[in-house]
Amino acid sequence: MSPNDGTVAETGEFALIRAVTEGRRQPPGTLLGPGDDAAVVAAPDGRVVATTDVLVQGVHFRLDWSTPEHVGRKAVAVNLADIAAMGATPTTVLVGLACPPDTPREVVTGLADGMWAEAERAGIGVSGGDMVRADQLVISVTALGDLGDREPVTRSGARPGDVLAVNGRLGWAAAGLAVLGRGFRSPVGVVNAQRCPEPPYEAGPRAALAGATAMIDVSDGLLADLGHIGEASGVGIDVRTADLDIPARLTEVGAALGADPLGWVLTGGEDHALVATFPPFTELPDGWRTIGVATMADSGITVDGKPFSREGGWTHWR
Ligand SMILES: Nc1ncnc2c1ncn2[C@@H]1O[C@H](COP(=O)(O)OP(=O)(O)OP(=O)(O)O)[C@@H](O)[C@H]1O
Ligand SMILES: Cc1ncc(C[n+]2csc(CCOP(=O)(O)O)c2C)c(N)n1
Ligand SMILES: [Mg+2]
Ligand SMILES: [Mg+2]
Ligand SMILES: [Mg+2]
Repeated sequence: MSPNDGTVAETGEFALIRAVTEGRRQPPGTLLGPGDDAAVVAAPDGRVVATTDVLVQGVHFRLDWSTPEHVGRKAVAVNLADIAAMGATPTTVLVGLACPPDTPREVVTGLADGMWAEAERAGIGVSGGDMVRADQLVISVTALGDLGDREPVTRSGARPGDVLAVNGRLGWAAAGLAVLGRGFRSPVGVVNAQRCPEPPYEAGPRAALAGATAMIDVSDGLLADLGHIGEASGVGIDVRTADLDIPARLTEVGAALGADPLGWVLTGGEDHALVATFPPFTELPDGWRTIGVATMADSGITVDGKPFSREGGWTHWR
């Protein structure tokens, strides 16, 4: 089969990204990327961190599950989490919006209200965008950020023996997805976590200052996203379940739905927690919890020393 044969579903999301990125020259002025949570590009008077994520109605959100304000907040939050995962602080966002002609105008103004609310939580605003007609609602946000005098924390700097730590929630959005998917609207804690994440933006730059060797935000699932650090860094990573305290709320929701809350914590996406590796004996900054260790490359991503037998997280076109 030539590289262009088959469909995107047959290729898979990450092989498809490789197919469009590998073997090309690094663009002029690009200092880092593609391949990480965000690119770093040169500006005449410094560096800019830049990232884009797209949200599609029916794939990333449903307007019978979430208000337009929730969706607007989520669209900005998922991008600001990528800025934080580089150790950067956000400077602004730009918004591409595609919608069908019969979209109520309140949907669009509600999206904008949500985007502004989330941007303002991070001390920034929306400085531009674009609007076009489409068959379904599609939201593309580009976020820019600043590193100050810090170096970016990439996916590739983890070393065997580094401590693995997390800051933010794991499994909440996945529990909320399970609840909404079965037609329920409560408990509101997990449902709201699915409607809109609350990434710990400030934890990214703090981790960078504390010497984090690699970092990523958990968009697809903890194990899947650790796979990107493992691959980029050439290390294995072992997650210790004894260190993952499962919140009582997730245990309750799991019991009610007949689902395993540990599965949500290990493979659930969309909470946009930050996970990072730190050199051994680092004093972790506030809010960071140790959950595992980086190991030798050939051990891969393991849970309590054993390979995980299921999918580690979400991939598109599965
Ligand atoms: N169409 C594309 N062209 C060039 N680079 C791309 C393309 N799509 C993705 N990438 C790059 O591939 C890398 C991985 O992208 P991916 O979207 O998985 O990361 P992410 O945004 O951190 O995760 P998520 O989208 O799950 O939140 C990023 O550096 C991204 O810029
Ligand atoms: C209606 C609806 N169905 C399913 C999901 C679950 N979901 C969609 S995208 C994604 C991973 C992150 O996306 P990306 O990789 O594009 O950042 C997950 C877990 C949802 N949020 N809404
Ligand atoms: Mg990311
Ligand atoms: Mg992305
Ligand atoms: Mg993804």
